[in-house]
Amino acid sequence: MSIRMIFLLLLTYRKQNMCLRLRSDSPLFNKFIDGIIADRTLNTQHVDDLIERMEELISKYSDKALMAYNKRLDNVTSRLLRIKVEHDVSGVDLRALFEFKTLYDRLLSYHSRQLIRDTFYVDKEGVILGSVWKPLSSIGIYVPCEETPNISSMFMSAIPARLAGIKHIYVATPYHKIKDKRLFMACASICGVECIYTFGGPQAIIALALGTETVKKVDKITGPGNIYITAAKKRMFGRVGIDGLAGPSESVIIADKSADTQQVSVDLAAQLEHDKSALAVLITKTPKKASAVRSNINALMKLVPSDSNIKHSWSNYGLTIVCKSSTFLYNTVKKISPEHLHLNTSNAFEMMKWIHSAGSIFIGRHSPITVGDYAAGCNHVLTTNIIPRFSSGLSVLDFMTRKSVICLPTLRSLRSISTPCIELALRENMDLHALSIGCRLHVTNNVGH
Ligand SMILES: NC(=O)c1ccc[n+]([C@@H]2O[C@H](COP(=O)([O-])OP(=O)(O)OC[C@H]3O[C@@H](n4cnc5c(N)ncnc54)[C@H](O)[C@@H]3O)[C@@H](O)[C@H]2O)c1
Ligand SMILES: [Zn+2]
Repeated sequence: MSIRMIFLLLLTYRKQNMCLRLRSDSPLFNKFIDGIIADRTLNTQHVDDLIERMEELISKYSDKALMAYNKRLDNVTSRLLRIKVEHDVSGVDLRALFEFKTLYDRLLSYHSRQLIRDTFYVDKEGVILGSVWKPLSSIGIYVPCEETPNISSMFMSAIPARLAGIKHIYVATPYHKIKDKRLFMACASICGVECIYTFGGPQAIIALALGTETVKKVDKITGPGNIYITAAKKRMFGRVGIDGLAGPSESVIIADKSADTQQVSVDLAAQLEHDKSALAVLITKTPKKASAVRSNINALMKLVPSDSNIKHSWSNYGLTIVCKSSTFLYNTVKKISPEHLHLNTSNAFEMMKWIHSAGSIFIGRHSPITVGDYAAGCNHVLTTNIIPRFSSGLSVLDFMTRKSVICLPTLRSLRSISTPCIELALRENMDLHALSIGCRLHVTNNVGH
């Protein structure tokens, strides 16, 4: 069956507002999984075209183009594009602020363990080699706005950035959507943010990458977002650093007989709240578990508004898979390589040994993915779309660069490695490279032998 036929079949399920169900022994199993992955990753030509045009206009018309896009995409007419962050907690909901402070402390504790010391060593030829780590000078944090901006995402980028030693931290977010602006401002101040750009969307990513009259060009952009944000980050990569492509959320839950069906159903449905293209997959060896979870979520769907994220994502990218063996189960996880993986099984730690491709792994029934979204302490900015197979989520090291340091302190140390250098240079037809070493070897008045 062709990939086109698979898409048509997927469409039929979607029209019926049903999630897809698969069995690993079905002959079409691999094609269906590939079809779903392709559907989430490839179907973006119109988005790429929009981003290309946006880049052209922002480069040409700067703030004017930004304002035009703010009006067109978000219906925002304000000319105020930047607000300086002041430390002011008057009128702030202190209970909420206290909970954000807890998030701050937990993130600080987790990420401080990622800091790496500079290293130096002297080898037996007397060559001094080292690695030194330096912070970037400025970053732009994109804070996405599901219903209202995800303040937690600001902390997820700002805390490791501050630990790395970054001096200038800017935030861009659809400010008009913020319900509690005082709380947002107080949190921005706790995070050490210098100023807030009051607009989001892909235009914010392009502005931070290129700079405009109002927006300062930054070294790197971090933070998650929807497909438009992710496409803009992808396009800007190279002109600006990008943390990774952290697009619409993905969750896989593996449940065995010991898992509580109600909890699994709620956990799976919860992760559909993020986006209309959120992916939520249940993998189990127990067919009864799969059908019970499906009917729980189908019942829930009758209660939610027809245009809600949950309703769309359940019929677009909701999936239950019954695997007949552990080998199939691990292969399926590898194929999907999800952002989040919850092992809701009695042997979760044992299973973890076999998992190589997931952004965050949640172990056991009391560790739902939601704790990772908020206050567990790990970073929730994680790559998606099979990227977890070869790349990790945000960490302190994303805000630093490593420099190699090379010092040959004496002529003797240069002599000791000169032969392979000259030999290799000559073999690569780089005569002057060979000469740059050769001309030093016979000089007798060098300082330091
Ligand atoms: N992978 C991760 O680490 C992670 C973590 C948290 C959230 N997320 C994801 O972040 C995303 C948040 O999405 P969101 O949409 O609520 O907020 P968002 O801030 O990512 O995007 C909203 C903006 O997108 C722009 N936009 C909307 N429709 C557009 C269109 N048709 N053309 C051009 N621009 C358009 C608008 O400017 C709007 O303000 C979700 O996909 C969620 O899953 C991912
Ligand atoms: Zn979530």
